[in-house]
Amino acid sequence: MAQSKEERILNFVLQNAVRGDPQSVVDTIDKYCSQKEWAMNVGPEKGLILDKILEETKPSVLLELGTYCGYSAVRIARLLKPSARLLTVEFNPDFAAIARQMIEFAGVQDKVKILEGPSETIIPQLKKKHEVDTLDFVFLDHWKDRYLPDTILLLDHGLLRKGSVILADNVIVPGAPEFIKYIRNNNRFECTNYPSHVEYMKVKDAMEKAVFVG
Ligand SMILES: CNc1ncnc2c1ncn2[C@@H]1O[C@H](/C=C/CNC(=O)c2cc(-c3ccc(F)cc3)cc(O)c2O)[C@@H](O)[C@H]1O
Ligand SMILES: [Mg+2]
Repeated sequence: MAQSKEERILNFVLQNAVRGDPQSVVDTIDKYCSQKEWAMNVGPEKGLILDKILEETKPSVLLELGTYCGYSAVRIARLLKPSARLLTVEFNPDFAAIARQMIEFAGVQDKVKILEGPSETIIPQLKKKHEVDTLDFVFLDHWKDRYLPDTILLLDHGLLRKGSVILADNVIVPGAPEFIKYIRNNNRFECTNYPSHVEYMKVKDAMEKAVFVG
């Protein structure tokens, strides 16, 4: 069976990165995806914005929607304090399997738990099944038309508290217009836009940070 692009990315990491070194895994994925095959990782430029916001927020309980190959899960986990936990949601079993191996190779498996399934099913289970009280940080990077419905789900299930940070990738390309319209017009969120570029390309993109005011 021919290899998928995601399998090729994972194999390149297994053969070229340093086991147990998350920075080398991040750098190796970026090297492959900028030189050989483009892939929808948040990438190095938007990744630095993500890093900075994580360092400002110092979150303990984090949720990511859209694990894909695990690039941002490894990138996030490498900055977390030992007691912090990242739950990352992925409904494609092939991608989840790739991400699991990526996360284990990077040595961050103690901080990251992959929840396999659709976000719309998993979000309502977070409190009872995954022992979440409220979320300190949410990274939205899954289907762009699901950013808004899933944000509303987070609100409806009492998963946000005063100061919870939602960071959304791709608010220009591919774009999440309904999410942006809602979040910028909702006085319970304080929004900041971070202009950048699509990963590994010169095309303009941006991330949006929305802090819940409670
Ligand atoms: C809806 N509920 C869901 N629950 C769980 N996992 C879900 C999911 N939706 C999608 N997913 C998963 O998230 C991932 C989807 C990500 C979608 N991302 C994009 O489309 C994307 C696309 C681009 C992009 C940019 C420029 C361009 F020309 C073409 C594409 C750049 C990005 O940074 C992107 O994030 C997959 O792994 C998918 O299986
Ligand atoms: Mg993205």
